[in-house]
Amino acid sequence: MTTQPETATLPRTAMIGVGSMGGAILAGLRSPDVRIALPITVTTNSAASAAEFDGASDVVAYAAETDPAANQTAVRDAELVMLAVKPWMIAGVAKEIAAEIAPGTIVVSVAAGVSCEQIEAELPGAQVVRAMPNTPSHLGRGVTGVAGGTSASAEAVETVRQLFETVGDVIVVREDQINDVAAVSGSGPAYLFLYVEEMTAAALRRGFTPEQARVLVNGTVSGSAELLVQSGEEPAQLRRNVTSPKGTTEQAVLVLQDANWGELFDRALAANVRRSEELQRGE
Ligand SMILES: NC(=O)C1=CN([C@@H]2O[C@H](COP(=O)(O)OP(=O)(O)OC[C@H]3O[C@@H](n4cnc5c(N)ncnc54)[C@H](O)[C@@H]3O)[C@@H](O)[C@H]2O)C=CC1
Ligand SMILES: O=C(O)[C@@H]1CCC=N1
Repeated sequence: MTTQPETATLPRTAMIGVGSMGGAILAGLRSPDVRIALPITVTTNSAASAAEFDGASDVVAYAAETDPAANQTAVRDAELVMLAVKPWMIAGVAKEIAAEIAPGTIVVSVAAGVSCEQIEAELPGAQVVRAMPNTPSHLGRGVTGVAGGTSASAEAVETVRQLFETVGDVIVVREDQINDVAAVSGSGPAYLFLYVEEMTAAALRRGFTPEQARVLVNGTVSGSAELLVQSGEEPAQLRRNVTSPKGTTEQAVLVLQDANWGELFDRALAANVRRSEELQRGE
């Protein structure tokens, strides 16, 4: 997690939707290291998830299913509003809150496949920014791409960058790169977890118990990721360090490379981007 510069205090923030992604970001914003104007106001759909914040001194939660004005109430007087509902709900939520959004309010959407222009059409006067985070944000180890729409000032983009720095690393990109950020890092944790699932299944097939397979596979993935971070070495070098000439790894790597991972990853990322484009067309 990156700590903010001494002077920066994040503005009064409202979050519409605190599920997998919004919840991860909220966890970062609630860290004691983060200076943010309080309270953070949030909405969830269900009263039960809003009730999880009962008694919190830093968060006030409203439930959309029991309070039809929940989203309007949450964004009232907020200087920054984060939209973290499903992509197909963004336009409806934007419409719903439009009357409460003062000119200049920063509205940041984390939704895949919803353009700044589409949100700006519902919220004239807002400064619209897109962000594409990922779920390791929950641990302060996220990666986020941030892109401002034409309505957003450089200061607004910088504020959003600082906000996402509370939950990990941030790169500022052009909006036309956001779908690619989603394909690489937004969805990226899922690809890695798929690897873990498949490797665990293969270990079970080789006779290990589920507990043994969990220790072997989870430990290998987390230890290797930490080695990548802490050693500062290139992944190819780290791979070579394991791959003794004429040894065992070499044989497995040859089999894996035979599956043409370059082409496979190109196809996977292209499918991801294609889905963002479909979402943008409302499909
Ligand atoms: N899950 C992920 O890894 C990532 C998700 N995103 C984006 O984040 C957005 C949210 O996705 P998830 O968090 O995965 O979904 P989710 O289903 O876990 O969370 C959605 C949240 O919206 C709330 N909600 C539903 N209807 C509402 C309403 N009418 N008013 C207020 N809140 C309402 C739900 O209670 C829940 O808190 C999506 O647009 C997705 O594209 C972006 C990057 C990564
Ligand atoms: O699967 C999705 O649509 C979202 C966007 C990036 C990660 N999860």
